[in-house]
Amino acid sequence: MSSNESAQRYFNQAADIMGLSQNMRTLLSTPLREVKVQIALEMDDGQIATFIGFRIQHDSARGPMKGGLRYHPEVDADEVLALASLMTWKTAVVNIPYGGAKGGIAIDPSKYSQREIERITRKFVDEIHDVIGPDKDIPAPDMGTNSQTMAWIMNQYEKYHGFNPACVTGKPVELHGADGREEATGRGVAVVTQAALERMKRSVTGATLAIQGFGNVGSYAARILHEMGAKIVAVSDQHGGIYNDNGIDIPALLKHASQTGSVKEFQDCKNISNAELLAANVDVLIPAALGGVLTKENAKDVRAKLIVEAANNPTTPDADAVFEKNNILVVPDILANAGGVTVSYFEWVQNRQHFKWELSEVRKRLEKIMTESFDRVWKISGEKNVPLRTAAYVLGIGRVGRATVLAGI
Ligand SMILES: NC(=O)C1=CN([C@@H]2O[C@H](COP(=O)(O)OP(=O)(O)OC[C@H]3O[C@@H](n4cnc5c(N)ncnc54)[C@H](OP(=O)(O)O)[C@@H]3O)[C@@H](O)[C@H]2O)C=CC1
Ligand SMILES: O=C(O)CCC(=O)C(=O)O
Repeated sequence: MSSNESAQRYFNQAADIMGLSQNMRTLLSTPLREVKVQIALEMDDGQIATFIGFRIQHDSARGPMKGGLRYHPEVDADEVLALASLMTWKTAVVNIPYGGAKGGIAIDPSKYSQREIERITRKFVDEIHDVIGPDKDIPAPDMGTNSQTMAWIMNQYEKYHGFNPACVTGKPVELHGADGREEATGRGVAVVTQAALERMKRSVTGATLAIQGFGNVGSYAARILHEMGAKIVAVSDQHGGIYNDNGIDIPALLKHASQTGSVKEFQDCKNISNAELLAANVDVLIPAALGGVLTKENAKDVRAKLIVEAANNPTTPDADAVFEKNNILVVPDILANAGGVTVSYFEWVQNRQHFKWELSEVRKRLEKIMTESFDRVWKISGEKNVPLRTAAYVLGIGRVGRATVLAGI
């Protein structure tokens, strides 16, 4: 099943509960615009290289479209469309005034120099600058991109349109970025992990965790949950994972990963595979890397009682059905990782007001939105007797559907 078929299946599960008409389903799931561009340029060695870039704008009923930009070899139109639709429901679940979009370039950034990545990024902006902008569609970081990428996007966009830092979020703090955006997705994941454990009558203190992915989201989730008293026993990146029954020293691991480029070969830990990490004997499993990692084949091996989807689309519908049958609670991506886009919204607001918020203000507002959104989804799940994922889609689709009908077409 493709990424988009999987996202569509989840959409339909909620649409069935809501009794949504076929016409409305078609309207809400058809993207507004799909842009696919050629990015051709001369590389450092003088050779010509050609890449394909995508920006898919899914829905704008609730405001300008919003979503990250992914640099990864597996990026294709199907995956970007799935991720764009998730953004539509995600911004609605946390009730921020945006629609949904996503973009990406099919590239392995680790194989290119910084100068090359910069030129590729600028060339991509040359191709899409007329369809993005602070009132149209606002990119942000995702896998393989970071605040430096966003700085290049802003600078290139401004060459066409003049000063406009709100055209992109996740920028460096020194260049119109918001304090707290870099940690935001991981912090939001930590907040909902704590909330879900509380509902399970468990405390985050002493709870055992396995985290797949130690990039922006995984490493901040690990750091913040470690500070909250959780015991992180397993962590991985694309090279493999590490395990320590007594809990991993996360501050020391952050240093080790930044020095060596990987979590592997860390003190007092045994090396494990990513497959072993997903099946680790822990209370909480946090996938924070690629999509589609929890499948029909490995779902039965998952021993965690709670899965918090920090990654987008990590669970296939077949795996989701196994988790429901096995009473494993799943906090879905469109709720669990919404902290990133929430603080992107705060950055956009600050840029437009030319007024900077304190970090404490950002964190307080983020925590409030994540907690209230979790409570709301939990309530719908109880009232309708459906899993949290379906409840989150019911909330998101309901808000987008009402905005669409009120505005008219
Ligand atoms: N950044 C954000 O604000 C948001 C991100 N997300 C989602 O979170 C997830 C992670 O994004 P982000 O942290 O930004 O990305 P990063 O690029 O910062 O980090 C990705 C991490 O995943 C690891 N990884 C890559 N491939 C594999 C693999 N095959 N098996 C195990 N680990 C792998 C990478 O390993 P290595 O370091 O070795 O390359 C790295 O540790 C994505 O699904 C993204 O869509 C969701 C909401 C917002
Ligand atoms: O911060 C943003 O605007 C979007 C982040 C993102 O791509 C996501 O939530 O998946």
